[in-house]
Amino acid sequence: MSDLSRLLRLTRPLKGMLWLGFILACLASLANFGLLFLSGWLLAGAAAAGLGGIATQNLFNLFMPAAGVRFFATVRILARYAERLVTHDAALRVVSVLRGWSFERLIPRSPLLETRHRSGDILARFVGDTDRMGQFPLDALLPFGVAAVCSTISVLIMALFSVPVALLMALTLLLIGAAAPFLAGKPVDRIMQAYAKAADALRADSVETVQALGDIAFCGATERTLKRLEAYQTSLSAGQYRLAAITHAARQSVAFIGMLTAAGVIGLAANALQHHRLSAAELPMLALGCLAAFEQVSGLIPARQALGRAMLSARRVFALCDMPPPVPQPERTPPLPLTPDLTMQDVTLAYPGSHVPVLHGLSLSVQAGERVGIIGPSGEGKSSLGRLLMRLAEYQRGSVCFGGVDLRTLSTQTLSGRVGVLSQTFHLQQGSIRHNLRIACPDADENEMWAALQAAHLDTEIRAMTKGLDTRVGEHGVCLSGGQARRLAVAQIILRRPAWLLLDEPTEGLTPEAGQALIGSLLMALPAATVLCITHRPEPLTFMNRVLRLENGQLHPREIPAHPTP
Ligand SMILES: Nc1ncnc2c1ncn2[C@@H]1O[C@H](COP(=O)(O)OP(=O)(O)OP(=O)(O)O)[C@@H](O)[C@H]1O
Repeated sequence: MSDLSRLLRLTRPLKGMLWLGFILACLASLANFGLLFLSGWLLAGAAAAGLGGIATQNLFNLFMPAAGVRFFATVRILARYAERLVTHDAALRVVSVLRGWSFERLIPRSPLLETRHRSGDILARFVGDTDRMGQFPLDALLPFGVAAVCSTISVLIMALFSVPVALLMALTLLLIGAAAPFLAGKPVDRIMQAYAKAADALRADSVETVQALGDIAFCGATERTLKRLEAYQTSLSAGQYRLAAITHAARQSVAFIGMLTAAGVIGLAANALQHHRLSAAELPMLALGCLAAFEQVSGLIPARQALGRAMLSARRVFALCDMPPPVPQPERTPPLPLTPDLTMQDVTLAYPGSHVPVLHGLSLSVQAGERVGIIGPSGEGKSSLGRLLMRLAEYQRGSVCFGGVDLRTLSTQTLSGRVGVLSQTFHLQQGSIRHNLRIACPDADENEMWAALQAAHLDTEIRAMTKGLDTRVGEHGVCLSGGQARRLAVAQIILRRPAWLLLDEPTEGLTPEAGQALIGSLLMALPAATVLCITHRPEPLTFMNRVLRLENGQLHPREIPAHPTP
């Protein structure tokens, strides 16, 4: 299926609104034609009355065109206003459909996005490209449809008065409507591709520069970085200049052809007037009608460019969304028990492109309510085990059952409903503490939020902040201390009350005391949770019922000193 038909299919849910917008746009355009057409009649009548006085007044019917001009002027305003309301609303809805659609596809592909694409590039595709794709029915399709329908009707109306005039107009409208946009479109497509590439690089570099501003300054690389960004900007400006030059030249050529045609129409109409095939009022009608008909096709060059931009964006977004996911995600998943257990038998996991398996014949059984710790040297595959369980890495051999259900029949989304994950790379979003808690639990009320914060031992510190729950935290919690940010992540989990906890180096970066307190508060708040804790630090292990050691891709029991569990 071509990108265009795929994009059209995605806009199908908004078909009704888009058709309504199209009908209103046609109505506004035809009203504009009627307005100018009758204005010619009115002007001719008024001029004749002014020149000839009372005697000539009766030759022209001034009432009809005056009423018609008012009518069409009113229809034009109302139709244009309604069309803008409907089409802009439709465009926003199309953008949101496209973002939802692409977001759903990007989630299972997230491990690939992280390794193959720069975050600024993904951001550009997800925001800018989906925006351009959403605007495509309004900016690209609508002008072509309106031009085809309205200019045909306009030419037919002109033919009622003069066939030669209508033929001349049909010819030039075809030339301008069909040929010009495509002639002007091709070079623009090429420039646009190069422009998009440079814009991607600039965006990705800018995002990375802002994220690593401090490090760049410490390395003394500020000037080099600025020079690189400036070079991108220069190449973008050159592209913009070329685009503007081509667009301007094409639009002026169309306007010039339009004026020549209007002159031709006046010539033909004057000839018909001399031979009494037209009345004096009809000549300006045809001339102004010709100009109105050209207005209907004047938007085709920008529309063709919008089409090129939308197709380029669609190609880029579809390329991301069509990457085969590292782990296939089933659309329908069987129901899971409320407190699932886990059985892994003889499991082997190797990453794509690697012949050496990370996990090799690994077996593990975790009963509901158990707390199991997993330790092992760095790079041994502990985090890979967590990724495997969340369906972010695929195993090639063996069987894994979660709650008695084959793990391969479960999606990451279904699993995240049962499993709360706390890792060293936890994510907090730009926004308030309230916003971050609502991401975890959209229905949580204020009392529940404070209870979760209290359980995470964070409530006193947040109450001491002047804005309380509305205190803004940056991405990754940059406005909080490391420990506070981690405790906010714990409060998010507590709000969700998952049956399982997957902890991947949960105390990394904290002091032993802070780490111990963090795990203690989490397990105190969720005492019945089944826990799988991956760590190389001793503090979390004191809360585990048993500890296993991951070595050579397999798990081995390990003795731990007995400690009281909360
Ligand atoms: N997405 C990936 N693609 C290919 N190889 C990977 C990927 N993720 C991890 N690996 C490789 O798998 C091996 C195990 O990595 P993993 O992150 O599971 O180790 P770990 O035991 O958690 O290490 P650490 O304790 O240092 O976090 C490493 O050799 C790593 O290079």
